[in-house]
Amino acid sequence: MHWTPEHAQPLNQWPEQHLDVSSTTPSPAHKLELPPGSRQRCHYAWAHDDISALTASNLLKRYAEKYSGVLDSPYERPTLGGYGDAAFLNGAKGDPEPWPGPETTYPLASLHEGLPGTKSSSGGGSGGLGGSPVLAGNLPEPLYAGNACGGPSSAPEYAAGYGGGYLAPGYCPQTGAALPPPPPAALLQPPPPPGYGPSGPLYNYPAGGYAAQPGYGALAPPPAPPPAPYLTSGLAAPTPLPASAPPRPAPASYGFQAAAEAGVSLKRKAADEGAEGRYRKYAYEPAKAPVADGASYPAADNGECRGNGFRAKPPGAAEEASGKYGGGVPLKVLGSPVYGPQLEPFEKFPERAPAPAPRGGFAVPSGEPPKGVDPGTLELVTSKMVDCGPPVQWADVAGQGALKAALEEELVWPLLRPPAYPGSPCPPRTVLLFGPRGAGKALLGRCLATQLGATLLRLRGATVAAPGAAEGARLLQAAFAAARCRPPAVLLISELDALLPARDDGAAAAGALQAPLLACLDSGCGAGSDGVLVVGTTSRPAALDEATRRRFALRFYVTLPDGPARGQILQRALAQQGCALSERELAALVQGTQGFSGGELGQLCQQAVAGAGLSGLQRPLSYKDLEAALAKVGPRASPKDLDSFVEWDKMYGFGH
Ligand SMILES: Nc1ncnc2c1ncn2[C@@H]1O[C@H](COP(=O)(O)OP(=O)(O)OP(=O)(O)O)[C@@H](O)[C@H]1O
Ligand SMILES: [Mg+2]
Repeated sequence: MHWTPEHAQPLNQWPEQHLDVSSTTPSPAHKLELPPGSRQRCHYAWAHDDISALTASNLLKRYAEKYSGVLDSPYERPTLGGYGDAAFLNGAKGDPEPWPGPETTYPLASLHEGLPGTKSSSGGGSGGLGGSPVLAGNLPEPLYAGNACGGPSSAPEYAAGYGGGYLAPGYCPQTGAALPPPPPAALLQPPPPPGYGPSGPLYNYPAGGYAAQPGYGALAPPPAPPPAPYLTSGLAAPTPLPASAPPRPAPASYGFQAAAEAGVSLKRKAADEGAEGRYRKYAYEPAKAPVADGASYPAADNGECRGNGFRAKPPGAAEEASGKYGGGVPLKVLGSPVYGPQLEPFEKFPERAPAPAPRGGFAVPSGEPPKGVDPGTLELVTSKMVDCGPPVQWADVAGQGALKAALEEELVWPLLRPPAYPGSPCPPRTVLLFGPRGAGKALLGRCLATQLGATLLRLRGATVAAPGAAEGARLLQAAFAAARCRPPAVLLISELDALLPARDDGAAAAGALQAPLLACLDSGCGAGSDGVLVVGTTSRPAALDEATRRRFALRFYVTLPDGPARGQILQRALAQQGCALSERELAALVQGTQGFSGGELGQLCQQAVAGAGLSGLQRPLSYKDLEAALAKVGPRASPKDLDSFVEWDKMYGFGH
């Protein structure tokens, strides 16, 4: 605001003219019109109005002369808001006391007292809240105690030296010299515990800093010891080492370096393991200990056999107390995890440790051939059916993450866990894997056997059914008996539907095998069949009647591999052929093999190899060969077939 002619009016008229305009509260005339009930509520509004006018009038009259010099000058006057609010704050709403009279006890401080170079006012001034910056330099003391503007330093949180630097020197000419002396340093900082004093040997820094550490280059010297004024009183300054003192021997290497490298490698390993890493937890136990008495069908392996017939201990684990099976002593659930695939091949008749002494017959096979089974057939079945292929880890099965997790949690863990209490419900002993041909059902069955450390016996439904009903029934019985003789065992019956009455081709012989199958499932997986897991696989789940279906406690859909899984299967298969595709070629191949099963992807690679061999040139497999093979090998499962799997899964499957 600048000077205008209206300022030439007498100052005693000035407040009426200006305050009337700014007042928003009722005038005394209005107040009479109000109903009596509302008077109390409006009391402060009227008081506010009266006091504002009277106080301002008196104050302005009182200080008119003082201000005249200022008003005459081209100085921008502070707004009234800079004065009034602090005074009005005292009349807080709800205060039952009548508003104080015009003789307010809040005198305004002179503007001149707040200007630089004037003497500081020690009296209480009206602290203009939100006022002009000039007034800010004249803040009341209680609000800014201890600042560099001369306030008392009694407030302990504002130690000496605080605040002064934040205020422009123009507002506060006083320097630190005007401040009260700071409290003794000993009060500000407690003495350190014994042994931690800066004069102790730990703080004897060499004067020139440490010598450069080998392998780390020239390190910046450590900061010099703090200067004496920072030290607590009574403590000696650190004693610099004499220049002739031998330098501190540099450590050969820091421990954390090796630890960091180890950490990095561990991290890398974990990253390499990737999502599949969690499926490498259980140790595969390829070597079976020999039987001392040389029995053809050694029964027990050793004390590792669990109450449920499956061992959970990794190879090399120390033998536990013998009372853990029959004595009710709970076992440690699982052995320590073993990371990384173990690629030892199966041995046909792996060696076994001497059979342990019988422990009450609980889950310990007798070692004798089962009664009622022809020993010759049993021998035949054992020699033909025992799968001696390499162990299959979870990571060897591409994709199928959810299914693998479900199998592990619902089948492997319960089988490996000891029974919670005698007579507790048995874990599932039968599982049906259904899905398109070549989707990896048999692969998963082998993987289950590996995870359980079990002997794998494989039986093909078509093979069993081929010789006829009678012979097929005998084979079935012998297979189950062989599995019972070699616990823990996984009996994998693929093409299960071949044993059941077919709907469309009407094979009567196969239908005749249903009853023996059901009988075997009941006896083989009943209460007396600890240590046998039956895995049935089928690509025609709809062919299973209800009786057969119910015999399988778990039923899981093995889907076709998705894109990433196809990529993995292809890469693995092509690597065996010495072929490495570029990323783009592999992506194109993955794209072009949509709907292929794992088995069909293998066929594709074989077809490509065959095509390349036909050309008569000794050259590595290329993308062109695979493209040519794609014209000959295609997916067998139609979208309709896939839909029927999904439907069956919805109705009878367990989902995952
Ligand atoms: N997810 C997979 N990861 C790696 N290999 C796979 C996968 N699925 C299938 N394969 C490979 O495909 C081939 C066929 O697999 P498998 O025999 O397990 O299929 P299947 O479902 O049992 O077929 P079928 O119904 O004809 O018996 C095997 O060589 C197997 O290694
Ligand atoms: Mg199969």
